[in-house]
Amino acid sequence: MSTETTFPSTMATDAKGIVIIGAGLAGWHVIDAIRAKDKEVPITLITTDSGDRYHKPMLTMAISQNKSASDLVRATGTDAAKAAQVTLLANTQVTDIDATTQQLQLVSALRSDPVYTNYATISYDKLVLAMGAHPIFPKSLPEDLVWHVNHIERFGQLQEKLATGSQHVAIIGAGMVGTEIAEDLLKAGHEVTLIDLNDAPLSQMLPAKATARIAAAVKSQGINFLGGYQVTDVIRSSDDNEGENNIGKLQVSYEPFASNGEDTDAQTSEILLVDHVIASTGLTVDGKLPTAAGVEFNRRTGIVVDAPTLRTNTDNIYAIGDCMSINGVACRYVAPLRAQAATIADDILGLEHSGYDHKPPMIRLKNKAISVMATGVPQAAGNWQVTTETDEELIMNLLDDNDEVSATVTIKVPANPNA
Ligand SMILES: Cc1cc2nc3c(=O)[nH]c(=O)nc-3n(C[C@H](O)[C@H](O)[C@H](O)COP(=O)(O)OP(=O)(O)OC[C@H]3O[C@@H](n4cnc5c(N)ncnc54)[C@H](O)[C@@H]3O)c2cc1C
Repeated sequence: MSTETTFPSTMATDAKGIVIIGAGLAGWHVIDAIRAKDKEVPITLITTDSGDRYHKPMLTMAISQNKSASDLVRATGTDAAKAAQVTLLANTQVTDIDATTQQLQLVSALRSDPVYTNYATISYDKLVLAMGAHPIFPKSLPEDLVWHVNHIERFGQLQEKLATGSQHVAIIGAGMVGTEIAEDLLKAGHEVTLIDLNDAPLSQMLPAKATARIAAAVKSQGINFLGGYQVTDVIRSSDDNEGENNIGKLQVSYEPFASNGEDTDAQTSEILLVDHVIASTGLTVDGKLPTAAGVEFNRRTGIVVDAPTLRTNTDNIYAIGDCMSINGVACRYVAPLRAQAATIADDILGLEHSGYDHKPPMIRLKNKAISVMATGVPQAAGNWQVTTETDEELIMNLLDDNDEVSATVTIKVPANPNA
């Protein structure tokens, strides 16, 4: 067993055994599950990052707790690999999968690496795709000016900038991550503007009656929520018309969003000057690797797997975590990972198992200003019925065509929102 922390300098490695692409929660869960049953089988973990183990949901809670990226690391990639007896190829990117020869092509993920342009190959007996999903940056949000909070390294750079004192941050997209990070930054003493196309946060998931309560709670906390607006442009302000103090700030242009797709009146466009912009505008899965391997892939939801085995349609290739979709739905939550990983481990090791039984996890917003909990598969549109409605609590059920409950949302105003 060897633990390498950089791209392999030899042109070919012939590790074989089980190869896992991706060292997020999904990849590490698979390693834990395999090692719980088999201490010997060779495992190679390939990842574009350092492989450090951390709990990603903490990224929307850490800034107010004054935690840096390194505080969040539970074990470095090297230490975790040693403990699990895994060969770690960190800072290494898989660029191609040949499913016929069962070989992967690798390059260094570090541009400064002298072997950056070299390729290496590695063979696998069983391959697990745990490559996650990456943030979507609409054209109006240039990647070089805009942050995301989908990875600890990028989060660490943002956290360092924000640690220098109170700043104004615009967050684009009020889904779960955007709404959570907004509260976290507010609690850390920053001025926060949260902008969304819809009138209220979480509008793609919950009915208007429920989201109106979330919008009210967010605003009453002091977050400047701009609902019903689209950001059309973000540029670095260099023009001293903006005033000397504002040079270097980011200029966010936004205008009312016409959900019917009609052009909005340019006169109504407004500008916000902020120190940072965070994009929280959704995730997408890169189809290049699965497509190269002949793995069935859905551009909207990710890699398609067979529900009880988590096998893809290509021999000896499995998928787990944010990159995979099950029963036609992407499932980008932590809770199901342990059971998914256990099934993959048993299937790979040839052990008897009853198969993965997918149950949508409970969804819980981590905000303190309002408690939002959903079960089932909530979606904005549909036949939502109120079962409880008081000032403190709202409970609604989503009924399917047979009047069966397919989702429930419970919203409560906590007694002490600042606890
Ligand atoms: C801010 C935030 C808060 C969240 N909060 C919650 C929560 O409260 N509850 C909850 O259930 N879920 C939450 N989630 C979702 C949850 O964290 C994710 O579902 C989970 O972490 C996904 O893990 P993953 O391993 O599938 O993907 P990732 O963590 O994205 O890992 C993918 C890995 O693949 C590697 N990789 C990608 N492509 C390649 C390649 N070509 N070659 C080599 N390596 C590659 C990457 O370097 C990375 O190591 C949150 C997510 C975010 C972003």
